[in-house]
Amino acid sequence: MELLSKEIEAYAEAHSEPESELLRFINRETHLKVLRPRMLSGQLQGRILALFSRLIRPVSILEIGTYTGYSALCLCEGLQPNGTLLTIDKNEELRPFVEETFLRSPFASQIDFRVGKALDIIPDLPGPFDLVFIDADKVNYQAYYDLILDKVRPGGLIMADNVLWSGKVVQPLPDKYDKDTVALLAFNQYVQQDARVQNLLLPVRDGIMIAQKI
Ligand SMILES: C[S@@+](CC[C@H](N)C(=O)[O-])C[C@H]1O[C@@H](n2cnc3c(N)ncnc32)[C@H](O)[C@@H]1O
Repeated sequence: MELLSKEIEAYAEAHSEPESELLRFINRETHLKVLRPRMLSGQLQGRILALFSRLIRPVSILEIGTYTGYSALCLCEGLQPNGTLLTIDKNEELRPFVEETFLRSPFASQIDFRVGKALDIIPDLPGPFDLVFIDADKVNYQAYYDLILDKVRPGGLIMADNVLWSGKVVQPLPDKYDKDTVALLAFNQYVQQDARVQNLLLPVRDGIMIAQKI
């Protein structure tokens, strides 16, 4: 299911802040050289992440799911001068590209890039976090949320990507067991019923769940 027509998306992109040269480079290189380039946030979502970050002015950001570093650099745009972004990805093969592009960015000294499984790394992170972006394996979204909520400061945000899953969350489940859709349905329901947060499901791109800790 297409959530936004190509024409509207192009119009919205044409009337939003353009990508920086480095973000355009990451976008292009990812599409040319990396598997599954659709995973990259892209211009519109990148601008949303940057805008939220600039509004919050975070000291500490956690990202789960670095991929080629696009969303990480967008999130960095709002960091305080003494702030840091810690970003985690399990894909060792992406490390050289990601490290090189982070070095080319103005935020190189503020980024802590860890390669490994998020469930192994998060329990040892002290927090507190002002902003968390969940964008890794869908089956673990709820586990990530539960692990980090106590480490998010009151008023801090958790943003989770792909919660509409190309519209599959409103379609009949296929006969074949679809663990990602099932996990996202459960996650959305879980956040919706969680009295510890105030939440908004933003139907932009593939859907972003935004939960603000009370
Ligand atoms: C959708 S991509 C992230 C896209 C990126 N945030 C962006 O917008 O440009 C998901 C990433 O999560 C990573 N990932 C999947 N499962 C993971 C896990 N258990 N721990 C850490 N990273 C994981 C994948 O290797 C992949 O690079």
